[in-house]
Amino acid sequence: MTDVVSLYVNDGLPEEEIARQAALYGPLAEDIRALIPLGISSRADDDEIRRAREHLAAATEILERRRDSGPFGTRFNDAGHFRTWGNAAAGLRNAVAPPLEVHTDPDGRVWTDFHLHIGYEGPAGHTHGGVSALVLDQVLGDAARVGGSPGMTGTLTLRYRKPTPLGDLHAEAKLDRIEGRKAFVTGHIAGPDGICVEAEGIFIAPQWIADARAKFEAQD
Ligand SMILES: CCCCC/C=C\C/C=C\C/C=C\C/C=C\CCCC(=O)SCCNC(=O)CCNC(=O)[C@H](O)C(C)(C)COP(=O)(O)OP(=O)(O)OC[C@H]1O[C@@H](n2cnc3c(N)ncnc32)[C@H](O)[C@@H]1OP(=O)(O)O
Repeated sequence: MTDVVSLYVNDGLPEEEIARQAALYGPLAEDIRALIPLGISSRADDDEIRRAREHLAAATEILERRRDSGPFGTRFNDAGHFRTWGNAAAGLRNAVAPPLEVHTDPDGRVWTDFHLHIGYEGPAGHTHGGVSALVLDQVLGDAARVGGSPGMTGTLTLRYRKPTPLGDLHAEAKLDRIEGRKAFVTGHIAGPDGICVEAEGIFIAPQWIADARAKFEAQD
């Protein structure tokens, strides 16, 4: 067993409890996320910043009273409801995530319309190239999973065709083919003026997943 495997936990939460937690902690992440652009753009004066920091310190003191240790991991229940709430690109509880809400079409194409605030800046006024990679890693990985071949990113190749603006963007991906444990996926990010970044990815199912799948299929 690897550390990765031990972070897949069936915590048996009923659906109502999952919904309650989503409604409680999702808005907290939204509040924290909204602070990030303000940290960059606020023109508050010395006294206002001092007061704002006192309020934030008070909130921090409350939030750290009871907390889990370590990363969120992947949690699921008997109904097969998976939660990756700490995920850096899509996690419901992660203020760093844009967050991405990824949809699936009947033909297996996955897509997301998302918003990058000014905290994702790289070149002046534009999206950081590493943030584009974050988004495409997630969306292409989801396409591999939806296509029946979930895996770790082995290779992610990006072509930055033109600068990606900040603001409202679209990303999508589609499984091209599966070869053994490898899923080949393509996708892109588009802004209002068309495609900015093209991506190709190879997602590789770790041996433990391939073994689990073979065992499962042998039982059929
Ligand atoms: C209890 C329920 C569990 C359900 C679990 C379900 C899924 C879990 C898995 C993933 C989650 C799914 C979706 C994720 C969503 C979003 C995306 C975010 C993804 C990430 O953010 S993820 C972090 C970045 N990622 C890494 O941190 C990878 C580090 N790395 C490794 O963990 C290993 O390196 C690994 C596993 C990649 C390969 O290891 P390995 O030992 O299995 O590979 P091996 O040598 O056996 O090669 C087998 C065949 O792949 C070819 N090959 C090998 N390496 C290659 C490479 N890099 N590129 C292209 N081809 C490669 C060989 O050439 C051979 O090809 P051939 O069969 O044709 O000869």
